[in-house]
Amino acid sequence: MSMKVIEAERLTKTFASGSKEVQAVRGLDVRVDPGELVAFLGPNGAGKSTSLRLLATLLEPSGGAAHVAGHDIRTDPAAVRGRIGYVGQLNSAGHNQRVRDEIIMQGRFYGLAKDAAGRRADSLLESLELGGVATQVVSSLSGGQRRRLDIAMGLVHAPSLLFLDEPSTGLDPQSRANLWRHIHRLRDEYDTTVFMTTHYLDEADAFAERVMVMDHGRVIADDTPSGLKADLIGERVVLEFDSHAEAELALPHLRDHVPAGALQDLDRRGNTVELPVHSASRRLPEIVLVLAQAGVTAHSTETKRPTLDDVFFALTGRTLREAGVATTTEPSGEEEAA
Ligand SMILES: Nc1ncnc2c1ncn2[C@@H]1O[C@H](COP(=O)(O)OP(=O)(O)OP(=O)(O)O)[C@@H](O)[C@H]1O
Repeated sequence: MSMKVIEAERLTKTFASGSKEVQAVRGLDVRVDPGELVAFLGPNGAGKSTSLRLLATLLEPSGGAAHVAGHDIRTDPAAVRGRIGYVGQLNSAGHNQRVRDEIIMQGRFYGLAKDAAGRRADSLLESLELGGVATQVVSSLSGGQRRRLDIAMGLVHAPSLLFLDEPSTGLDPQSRANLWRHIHRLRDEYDTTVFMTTHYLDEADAFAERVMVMDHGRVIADDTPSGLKADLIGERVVLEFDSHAEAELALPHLRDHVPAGALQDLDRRGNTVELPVHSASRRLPEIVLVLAQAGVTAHSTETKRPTLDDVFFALTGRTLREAGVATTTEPSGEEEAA
């Protein structure tokens, strides 16, 4: 077994909030291999940022243990910090500095010699396609460029692990896709492990290789997006009939076409029957044929692939949209200095 970049066991964090206690993280178990690209997905207040800050040693855990980048977050936080990059929700660069100077200054802060800091800045500017704005002042950058600069700042000391807290919040869909492209590229180029939070379903679905879904301080699922969807929902064939009676007539003929155990899942709403089946589009013609042979006709057929929203619903009984996800574009939560 290879060495893990992150290995956390039953990590907890409880905040005192007035007379109440908020259990922000309730027993986090995570293992991440070198080079993995992991997205933490969940609604506002799920505990994503707090988890990230615990792992980045910006907050002290209330319980549990973790090794990050080979060091104990409790006993050796300074060693952890030297080996990780952390980009929070708020921009950290100074507004009146020039972009390249800002990265170099950050490099100097991490103890790089002037030449080395300059070389590192140039390499990051190129990787993140910021070369064209290297001499501009930070305040003149677009939102997407600004996020990329933040990421450059987080990578200046060549950390083996980069934490990004909602890097794409507030960006338009195209800039978000572009940012992800850069994140993938950085991982491939520098072999950096990337652990990030997001509350955008669609982007976690499209770009993350591993998604950990968090809700109420707990990880409730952990897999690839397609693995989550296949395990929890699977594909569906949807058949629509002219009447409820017709749908009832079809049911006995359909039972052989759903996986064993899914029988009770045969989902019927009014005139519509939904069948959980593997490879839905491949199975559809056969299902239509069976019905035709039995003299029942579906007037429309459709295959449905699940979304991560379906996954969240299957896990929690709430849609992520109901939980306040995916539609918000403004940064959420106040960043406190920890
Ligand atoms: N410093 C703090 N003091 C008290 N409560 C806090 C503090 N930081 C976070 N919390 C609470 O802990 C819970 C988890 O917050 P956290 O910021 O980790 O969630 P999140 O999943 O990152 O949400 P968001 O998407 O809004 O950033 C929330 O109920 C929040 O109000």
